[in-house]
Amino acid sequence: MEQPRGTKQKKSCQKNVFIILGFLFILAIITIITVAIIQNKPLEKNVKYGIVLDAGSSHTNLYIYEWPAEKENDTGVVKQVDMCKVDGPGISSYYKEPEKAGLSLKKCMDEAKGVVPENRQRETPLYLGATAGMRLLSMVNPGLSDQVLSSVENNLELYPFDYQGARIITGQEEGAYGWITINYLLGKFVQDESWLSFFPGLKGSETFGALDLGGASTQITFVPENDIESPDNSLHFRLYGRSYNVYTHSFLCYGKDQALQQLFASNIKPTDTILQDPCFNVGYTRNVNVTGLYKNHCTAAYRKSLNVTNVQVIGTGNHDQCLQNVLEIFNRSQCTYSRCSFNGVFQPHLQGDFGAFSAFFFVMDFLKLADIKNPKSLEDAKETVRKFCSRPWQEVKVEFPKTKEKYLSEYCFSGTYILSLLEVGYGFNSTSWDSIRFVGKISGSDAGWTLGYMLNLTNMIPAELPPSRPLSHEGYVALMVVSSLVLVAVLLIIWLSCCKEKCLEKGII
Ligand SMILES: O=c1[nH]cnc2c1ncn2[C@@H]1O[C@H](COP(=O)(O)OP(=O)(O)O)[C@@H](O)[C@H]1O
Ligand SMILES: [Ca+2]
Repeated sequence: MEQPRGTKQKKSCQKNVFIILGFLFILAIITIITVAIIQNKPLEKNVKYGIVLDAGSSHTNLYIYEWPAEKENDTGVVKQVDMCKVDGPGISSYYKEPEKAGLSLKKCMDEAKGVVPENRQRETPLYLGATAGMRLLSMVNPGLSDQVLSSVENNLELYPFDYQGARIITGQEEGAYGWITINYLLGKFVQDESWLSFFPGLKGSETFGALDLGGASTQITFVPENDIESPDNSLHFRLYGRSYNVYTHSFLCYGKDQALQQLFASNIKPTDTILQDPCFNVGYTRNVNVTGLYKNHCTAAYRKSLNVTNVQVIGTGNHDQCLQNVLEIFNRSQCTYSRCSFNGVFQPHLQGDFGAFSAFFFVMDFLKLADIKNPKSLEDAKETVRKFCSRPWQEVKVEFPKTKEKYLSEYCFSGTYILSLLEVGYGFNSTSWDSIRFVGKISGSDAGWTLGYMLNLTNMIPAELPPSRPLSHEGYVALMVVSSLVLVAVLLIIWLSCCKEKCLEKGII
């Protein structure tokens, strides 16, 4: 039977209403999803860079770091992307021709221009920190150390980076920034330990102490259990919502090169042109120009008038004798505190684990004593150094033809010095020895003071924990979408059930 014309019109009208409603419904969902995604899309990946030059006593290294801009205040996000070794000696060695100090940095600075994208260079901070070599030069001749720094400054300013200055950092800073670096890289600042307060007996994950051995100074830094008796050795940090009382000391003249200078200065006889030295392998000889030996601040205590200008050092490879000589440079006789390391310097009881880096690592790595998977006892380490010292120089040279002669010839001394510094100087024993990890890199970044220095100067370590977002971006979008769908579905159901009766009444359905 044919339907009346009015009924047909109503049905087509009803169909159109549903099509429009369906269309609007889909449009609403698409709009909600799109708005949620666009509105909350994380900012485009914005990488920031920072450059630090470590002007050490023996050489200069340039480090380039990068990090995602939007995660600046998170911990563990800064990564070392490049390291460039400057050719030649440390900047303090250019005191006779200071203009060459700045020029020496050119190769690495040019390399940095190639690593940091051009559009980021203007905003990339560039720092230079000089350590113990320049500290010594500034003590002996401040005018010359200023000239060296100006030469460096003039050259660094030529580059398109955001130059932030070149300065001599203090031994305290060197220790502190080394400690910050390794604990940042080890992720020691991240733990949210609020739950630990419910268990007063339990301690949170402790920070690592830092042991840094350079050529002219050495630093020890750690969080002790007891009070720090001397204010000079005490630092207070508030990092990511936690407070740290840190002990630090930098021993100027106790880096391994200056320690060796001290030995030479103390053992050379005024009229002898030969020095039989037990800290070098048998068969090794070296000529040492001794005219300037006693001008150095580190050797002043051994000053004597010499009748010779050159001394030939002849290795005798006697570890026991070498150890005896080395121990003489640690003065353990006077201490005005409850306890001391050496030279009357206060040191609290050693506490926790330690990361030992820079020359500690280079030397122990060479002697195969730095393998974390195969840790060696203090006794094993002593035996290894003793054996190395007793080997003839010719044999050593043949076995390690690629190793720089300067380093190779000094591994007997350096190994003996490191063990003495750690055991007799700082007081590590057979038990606490196991708490020392000799580390070169941590998560791809070199262990050293430079990263901590940059983190501090760029204000990248907040004192308080940044308020954490309850949801990740993805979680937030998913929640938004699901809630919107539920909302639309509920509205639709309500509308349909309300509308059904009216529509029935009006004969729309
Ligand atoms: O491959 C290596 N083997 C042994 N020693 C090394 C090696 N590379 C660097 N060194 C030593 O590490 C030390 C680095 O000291 P640096 O130049 O940082 O002095 P500083 O920190 O006292 O100013 C120097 O004694 C240098 O000879
Ligand atoms: Ca150093």
